[in-house]
Amino acid sequence: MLVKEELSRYNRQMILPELGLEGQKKLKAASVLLIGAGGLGCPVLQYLAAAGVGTIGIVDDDVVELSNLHRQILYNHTDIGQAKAKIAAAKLQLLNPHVGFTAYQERFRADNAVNICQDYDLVIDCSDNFTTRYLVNDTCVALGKTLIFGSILQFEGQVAVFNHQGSANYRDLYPAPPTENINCVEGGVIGILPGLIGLYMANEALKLICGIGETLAGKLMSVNALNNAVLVFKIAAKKSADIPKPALAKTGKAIAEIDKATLDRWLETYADKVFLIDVREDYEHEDGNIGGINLPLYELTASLTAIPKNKKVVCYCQTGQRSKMAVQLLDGVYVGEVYSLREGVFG
Ligand SMILES: Nc1ncnc2c1ncn2[C@@H]1O[C@H](COP(=O)(O)OP(=O)(O)OP(=O)(O)O)[C@@H](O)[C@H]1O
Repeated sequence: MLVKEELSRYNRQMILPELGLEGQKKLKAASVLLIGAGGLGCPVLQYLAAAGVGTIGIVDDDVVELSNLHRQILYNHTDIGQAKAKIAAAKLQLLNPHVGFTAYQERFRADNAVNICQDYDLVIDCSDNFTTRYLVNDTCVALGKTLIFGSILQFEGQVAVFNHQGSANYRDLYPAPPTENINCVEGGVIGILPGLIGLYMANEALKLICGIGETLAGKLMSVNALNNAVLVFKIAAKKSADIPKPALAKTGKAIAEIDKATLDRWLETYADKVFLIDVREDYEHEDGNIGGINLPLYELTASLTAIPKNKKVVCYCQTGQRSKMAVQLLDGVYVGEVYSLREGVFG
């Protein structure tokens, strides 16, 4: 239900036949989670709040720095040193008092990812590092949430919509992180670029929520701000699209983790009581393989019969992120002890 003030506020977009009152109601009913209130996050937040998205969650554990202000124009000089999530929510509330904001002033990590994402319809990744991108993607795939992705560097940016009604996800496009992590701190970024890319992301969100137009589901758009080249590539959905989405219960339960020394001790003392599962993709299995079976994260809950009962199940992966999600996925559907190998096989 929109109040009179909202009808006036959104009038210029509501008179668009594609949107109308129905579209505006959909925007008000929608809940969107943003991870990262930095370069990309600021414009996405500003335009989604202004457009009347009813509920917006903002995750960021960082504070505003002087070197952010050339592109993170939601903030100003007096905000330096203040927590981005909190400041962003307060400023956006002034922009639109009809939106409900939740500020998560914390790092988005494997042990809070499910709980934070669970309550939102749509997730938008505005982070700046590969660990977070893979984690956001895996969480969205596990929870069956649509993900809007954006990334920027120097004069070039990318936008995509992942995991929407069976469309490709981030791992279908980039199966593994690059060996080198080039970012804006080392590579630089032109201040206007996150504005351009962030608004494409916000536009995808509006279209997805209102069910209008054509989205970037199954596609990757690349924009070059120096020569105005805009390219759109198709991305094929691989096996992850067919995997049933597990129902994850909201839980405040700590994830059981063990370190490598404990695992070695268990294997020495009672190897027959320990069952190892590599939850990485099959092409990763041989790299640091410590034994057991290979059941990629997305296939875990569909393969419960492959996991014996009455054993200590230890899930492992590259860094300990996916194995933590595996423990959460198995919670409630597998009856038995399940552990994650802290920091992964190379930890
Ligand atoms: N896992 C995460 N949890 C919460 N916030 C995150 C996470 N990963 C990245 N972010 C946030 O995403 C934002 C990314 O913004 P941006 O790319 O503009 O970089 P920045 O860290 O603000 O600036 P710079 O890289 O120039 O120091 C940052 O505010 C960062 O704190």
